[in-house]
Amino acid sequence: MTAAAHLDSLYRTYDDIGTAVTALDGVTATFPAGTFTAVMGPSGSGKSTLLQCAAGLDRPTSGRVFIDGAELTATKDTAMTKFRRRRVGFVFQDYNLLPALTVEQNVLLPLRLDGRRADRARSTEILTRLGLGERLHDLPEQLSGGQRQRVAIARALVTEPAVIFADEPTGALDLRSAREVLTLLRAVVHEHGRTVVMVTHDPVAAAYADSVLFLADGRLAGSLSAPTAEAVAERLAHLGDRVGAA
Ligand SMILES: Nc1ncnc2c1ncn2[C@@H]1O[C@H](COP(=O)(O)OP(=O)(O)OP(=O)(O)O)[C@@H](O)[C@H]1O
Repeated sequence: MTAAAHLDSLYRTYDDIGTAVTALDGVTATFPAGTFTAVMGPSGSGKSTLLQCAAGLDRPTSGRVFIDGAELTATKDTAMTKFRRRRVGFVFQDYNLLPALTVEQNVLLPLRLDGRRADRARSTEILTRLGLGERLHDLPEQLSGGQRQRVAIARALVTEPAVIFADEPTGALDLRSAREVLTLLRAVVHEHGRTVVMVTHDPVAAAYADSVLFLADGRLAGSLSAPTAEAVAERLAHLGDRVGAA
């Protein structure tokens, strides 16, 4: 079976301030279709860089990214944007909704940007499924944080992407809203067959995933299947020891 996303030897260095920083140091990973993976690691371990490179929002210095079997990194910049719009969804910590657009218009935006028909029946169906069927014509400022993040998830789902990348999607939410959003992401995977890769700092959030990938100093530092919050926290503590000792 084709992986939803495959990362092959990703390196990303930043040298824009004179001293080179290696954010990713040879990461190879596969995200099978229909799975929910959390990515964890100490601050500065490369989690956001990994997600940005995998999603085509940033280019790795070397290495290749495959989405649904097609090589994202082989495309030029304009083609990469198009590729990303069609095959990748992204959910940000701060929602990134356009404040002047209604809930429905925000969700339809990826289709419009891609020159596709604004399928209102489809966006209504997704928003209803996500509990926002009554809020189609509201502006983002009329919604709670949890509701805004659900709109962002609806927007990520509307193009039926091969994979949805989420960077700290519950980082700005209270506990109850965070739980709702995590339950929703899990349902998106287990009931609707999508693939989600989520960066989080929170072991409780990571425990909603099927497995956890750990990063330390830009490298893979193990994984955990069927994670519990306790097991994740314990593993993270040991990663901290190792990084601290290095
Ligand atoms: N634009 C940039 N220019 C220079 N260095 C950068 C840039 N972006 C990230 N870095 C560096 O790359 C490394 C990895 O950063 P990244 O943001 O991917 O880590 P992270 O694990 O997501 O951290 P956090 O948990 O704090 O968000 C860090 O050392 C960071 O300082």
